[in-house]
Amino acid sequence: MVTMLDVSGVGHRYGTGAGANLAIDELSFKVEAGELACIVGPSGCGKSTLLRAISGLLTPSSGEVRLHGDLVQGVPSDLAVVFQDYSRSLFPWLSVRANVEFPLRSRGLSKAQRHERADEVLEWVGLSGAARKYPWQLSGGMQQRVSIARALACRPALLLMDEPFASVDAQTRFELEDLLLRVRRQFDSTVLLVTHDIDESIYLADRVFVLSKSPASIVADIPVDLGSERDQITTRESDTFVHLRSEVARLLQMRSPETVSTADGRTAAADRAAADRWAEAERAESRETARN
Ligand SMILES: Nc1ncnc2c1ncn2[C@@H]1O[C@H](COP(=O)(O)OP(=O)(O)OP(=O)(O)O)[C@@H](O)[C@H]1O
Repeated sequence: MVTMLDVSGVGHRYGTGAGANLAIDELSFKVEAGELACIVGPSGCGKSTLLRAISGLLTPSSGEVRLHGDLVQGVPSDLAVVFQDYSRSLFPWLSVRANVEFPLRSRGLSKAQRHERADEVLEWVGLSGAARKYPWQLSGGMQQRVSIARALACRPALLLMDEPFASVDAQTRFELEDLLLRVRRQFDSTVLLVTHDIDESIYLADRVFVLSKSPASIVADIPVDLGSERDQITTRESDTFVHLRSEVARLLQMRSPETVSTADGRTAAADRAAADRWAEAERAESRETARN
């Protein structure tokens, strides 16, 4: 197997001195070529910080990121990102075709080659008939298909996806998940996708990385043994899927007792200590009662 993405000891601290905020801590993981890996983690745990470090938009305070062995220093030309907010990532004044062809201009492809690439990916995402339309004439799900087509047109070494299906309705979400599974096979893509949705992570992934709460670290690297042919109904009903869903949910709920705050500001550890003291007092009282 060939390692496509190697994240090694990556940590990032925003600010300095007393006000510094450690967002991610010593994160290490690898994504092999052709793999689809998902990252799930609690809200605010540092997922965006990690994606910014991987895409070269941010230099991490420690550690390094390598893409096909090359140190990431600045945004790699063979990396593509699909964001949640499709309405802000597509150019409204360009047609669907022009949006898809846009990043190919800086990659030195001729007009004919750009046209051919756009035709191919638009067909794969089921939008051949919409090439002349503008993004604002399309539904949200169709706009996100354009974003995926644009990313794939560049034949990226790594496709990063940041909550790509979070802004569409449930039915469209299922359709886009299946579309992603089809196109990643067609293009043999390496994909790293961040999601809040446990079921989505298992349905899509070959591996799921579970992150701890902030500062994010990897708490589990879970292989997903569901085969390559997946179906929204039978796969989600399978014993393997149900078992993996429970496992990921349990890992996400795990908390460090010293740091988790309760609603009234105390910590879980303080609660547990109070409960222990109360239980000990109960036992002492019952011993005393038994003695008398
Ligand atoms: N530019 C910044 N300056 C200072 N602190 C930041 C900055 N960006 C993020 N943080 C802090 O880093 C931590 C992680 O934030 P980040 O946005 O990476 O998390 P996230 O998991 O992507 O969040 P969400 O689930 O809400 O999208 C948070 O405590 C956040 O306040």
